[in-house]
Amino acid sequence: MIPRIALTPGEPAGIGPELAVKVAQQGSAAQVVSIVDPTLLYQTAANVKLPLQLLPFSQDAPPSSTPPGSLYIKEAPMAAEAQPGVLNPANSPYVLKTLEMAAQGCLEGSFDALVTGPVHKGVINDAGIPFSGHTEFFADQAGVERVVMMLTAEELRVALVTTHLPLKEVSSAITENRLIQIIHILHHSLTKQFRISAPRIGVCGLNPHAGEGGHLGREEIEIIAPTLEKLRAQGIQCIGPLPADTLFTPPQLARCDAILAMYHDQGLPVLKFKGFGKAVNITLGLPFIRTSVDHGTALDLAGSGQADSGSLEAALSQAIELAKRQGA
Ligand SMILES: NC(=O)C1=CN([C@@H]2O[C@H](COP(=O)(O)OP(=O)(O)OC[C@H]3O[C@@H](n4cnc5c(N)ncnc54)[C@H](O)[C@@H]3O)[C@@H](O)[C@H]2O)C=CC1
Ligand SMILES: NCC(=O)COP(=O)(O)O
Repeated sequence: MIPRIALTPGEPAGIGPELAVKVAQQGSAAQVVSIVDPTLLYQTAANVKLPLQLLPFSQDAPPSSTPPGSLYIKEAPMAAEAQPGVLNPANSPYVLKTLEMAAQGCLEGSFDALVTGPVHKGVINDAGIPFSGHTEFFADQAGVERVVMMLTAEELRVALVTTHLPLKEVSSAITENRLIQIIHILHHSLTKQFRISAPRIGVCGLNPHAGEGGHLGREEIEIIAPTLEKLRAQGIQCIGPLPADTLFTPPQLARCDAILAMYHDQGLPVLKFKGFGKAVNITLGLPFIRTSVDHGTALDLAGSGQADSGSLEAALSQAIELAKRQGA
């Protein structure tokens, strides 16, 4: 099977286009189809002095591998020329259009998986379009109520109960219903996609010391612990809730297949400390495979040729592996 993978380079003023050109250099056993304005990729390739050939993509032709120095292309026109490092809200609809084309292509079965480069959430909002992240956007596109953001770095997997939420809204978002949905999705994905027969999920508390017996917050006593009891009764191995600073120690990590953090900055700093530059962000619970980079648009590096493509390479490899497993 030759998987057909959609690739969206993301924000045109960021490092995404450069990363796409760099990834193209190696070629791929998969058919990598970039959904992008071709002018952007050709200009980027010229700026970073790398060869690039964009090959026409036909959905009706059988998938073929991607030769070194090339990418297949599905064209989407930008509204304005992109300047590296300079955000332009005029291009935000273009960015979202590429994501929509990719998601719809996956939903229609034209692509076996989707790999995304970084978008700039702020400039999309500055353009007047409410947007909190790919994760939520693809859930909407797919009509799915709940998805899970999970990042992986080597053997460490960190999933999140809440994603792009202001900290003051996190506590009220930790509900029994949400925890059950998230842990079911995580458990299902670890079993089916990652082939772990009886996954052990380590669950962080929300508060310092997991609430210190109620003296530092009651979410653990009132919501998290009783919900984990219900899940255990269903046969799901949940460890915790434990204080996050205990769960992220080597002896605890060794007995967990994934850690569930309550919010973005409880889990992701640890993950990025472990594997920034080669970690992968995976959205679980979508009706298609979606992987992404572990970093943002790095506007400070755009146009410099210095961006590290390690995470995009890892995201592409992971998408291909998952697509092959699914197709096998
Ligand atoms: N997958 C996505 O679409 C993501 C998008 N973002 C968005 O990116 C924007 C900028 O976010 P920041 O917090 O500044 O994080 P950032 O990841 O863009 O940059 C943080 C630091 O890491 C460096 N860096 C990032 N990627 C690198 C790479 N591939 N090679 C070498 N150095 C790299 C940057 O130069 C900077 O010093 C925000 O709008 C944020 O929402 C952030 C994370 C993920
Ligand atoms: N920190 C991870 C991140 O913000 C990625 O979000 P998304 O755009 O993949 O939803």
